[in-house]
Amino acid sequence: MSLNVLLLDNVDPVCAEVFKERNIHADQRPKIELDELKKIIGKYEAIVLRSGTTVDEELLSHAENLRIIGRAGVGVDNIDIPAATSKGVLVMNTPDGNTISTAEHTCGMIIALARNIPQSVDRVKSGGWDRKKFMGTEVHSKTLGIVGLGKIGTEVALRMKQFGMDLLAYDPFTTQDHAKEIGVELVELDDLLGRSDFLTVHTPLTEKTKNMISLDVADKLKPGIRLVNCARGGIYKEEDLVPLIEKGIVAGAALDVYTTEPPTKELYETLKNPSIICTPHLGASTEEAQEKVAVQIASQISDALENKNYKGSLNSKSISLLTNDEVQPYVELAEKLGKVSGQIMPDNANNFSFEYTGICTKYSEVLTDAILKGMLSQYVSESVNLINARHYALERGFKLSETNKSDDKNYNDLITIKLGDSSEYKQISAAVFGPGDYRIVEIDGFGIELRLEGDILMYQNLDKPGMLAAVSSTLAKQDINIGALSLGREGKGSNAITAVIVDRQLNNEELDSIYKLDGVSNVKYISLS
Ligand SMILES: NC(=O)C1=CN([C@@H]2O[C@H](COP(=O)(O)OP(=O)(O)OC[C@H]3O[C@@H](n4cnc5c(N)ncnc54)[C@H](O)[C@@H]3O)[C@@H](O)[C@H]2O)C=CC1
Ligand SMILES: O=C(O)C(=O)COP(=O)(O)O
Repeated sequence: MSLNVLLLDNVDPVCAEVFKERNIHADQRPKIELDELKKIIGKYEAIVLRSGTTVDEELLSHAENLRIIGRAGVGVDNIDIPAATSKGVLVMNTPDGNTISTAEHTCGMIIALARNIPQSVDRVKSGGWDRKKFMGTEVHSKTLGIVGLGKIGTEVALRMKQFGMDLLAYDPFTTQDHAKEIGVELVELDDLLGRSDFLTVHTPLTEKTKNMISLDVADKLKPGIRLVNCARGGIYKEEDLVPLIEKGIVAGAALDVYTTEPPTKELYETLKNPSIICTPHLGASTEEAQEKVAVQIASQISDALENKNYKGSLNSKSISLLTNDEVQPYVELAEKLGKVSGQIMPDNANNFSFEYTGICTKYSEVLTDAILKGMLSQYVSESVNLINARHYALERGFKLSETNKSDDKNYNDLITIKLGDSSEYKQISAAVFGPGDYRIVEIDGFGIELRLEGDILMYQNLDKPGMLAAVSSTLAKQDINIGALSLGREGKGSNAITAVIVDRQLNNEELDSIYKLDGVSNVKYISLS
């Protein structure tokens, strides 16, 4: 089957070359109207984009074959990840391909802001001079406050240290050790705002970072502070920048990113302020960064489309574990057990517990996703995968609980699904016996051993002579061969569970013939073929 990828937003042409080497067809459409994109997106298994394309639920509704959205860059705020997840579409990015370029751009902006470079260039080019007007400030011995000491924040710190700046950072998710290693003092946000001559932000736009700098925090800012934003528009409240400058609190601002790109008319008015310098989202726009992110995303998408690995995936931890040899057999076991449970659970059941033992405790999250995928695969029309299984389950009101058990008396690594009290079969456990050999080992406390494969007939019966003969002769009369069987019982003459692997699928009439047998109850037919 040929795979098709659509490259949007001026993604570097090397992206198409990498796909070609991997025998994947890539169409490059740097400029495409939304209406046309909606018309053609259905043809593609993957799309690659930068910050110029917005992927929302509406666009996704046209993307019938889409499996992967690849961001050639870092920020994924232009992608509706929950909508992609519910559609089972993997979202991935290239977290470090443009780090250096963006850090360099930030450092350039800091110096340009300190020395009024863009404004003075404009003046000279328009035939002026004005040396006095463009008097600048040294950055040496000034304090640079960095909000977000991640990849870019760290590279900015290392570079500006060489300019002789004192460095402060605020990042609740980094460590003292990391800050110390790069010579940065880690402080609280208010402390940083009050001490910084320059402030640069390197975080995503989140509820916490939105409007981090606005008139509301004017009192906390060191007077004369200069602001730089090469991260995301909206971390500084755009409409408050000019008032902050006019009040003499902020000496200038350097912006590369905006809440709306390109900016709205009002925002363009703000940007005309002579103390504000601006670039059109150029942080990652270097030949080197674009080549790196293009090669990275093309390789990542190719690997993922070929199910080789899922590096860079953002919306599914589960899928990224799929190439881990240790977990793979248990994922298969979990999915098969989920399929069995989905076929024996009562209608409207919605309360499930999953119990993990041994190695399975390490991977409980992905195993629960795999169970849910198996359970739901026969009930939901949309294609369920590891990315969206949990979403569908929760949407359907499933109440899920996971427990990790330290050990089991019989099996080291076990998965148990509890289907609730209203179920005819309440609890079912399975284990891995060898490569491709997955077996049910216990049903409702009855020890049993049955390979999870093919077509399974399961029933409860009275433990008395002739029961198995009755079932097997009924099957034989209908030309149904038994491939394997397993019996479990409470004790002599009490209740028993029988599971039979039959050589072909059973139709309703054939199943009826088993229901009707005396002493046989709770008949279930499970298809794993
Ligand atoms: N202008 C441009 O062209 C580019 C912009 N970016 C943007 O730069 C930003 C940073 O990118 P990276 O350094 O690669 O990301 P990263 O994930 O390596 O670093 C982000 C850091 O922000 C910290 N953080 C998160 N919330 C915070 C909060 N409320 N307060 C303080 N710190 C917080 C995190 O702990 C992390 O250390 C992203 O928004 C990204 O989209 C990235 C590349 C190019
Ligand atoms: O990687 C990011 O987060 C960026 O902001 C870069 O955006 P771009 O790929 O240059 O449109």
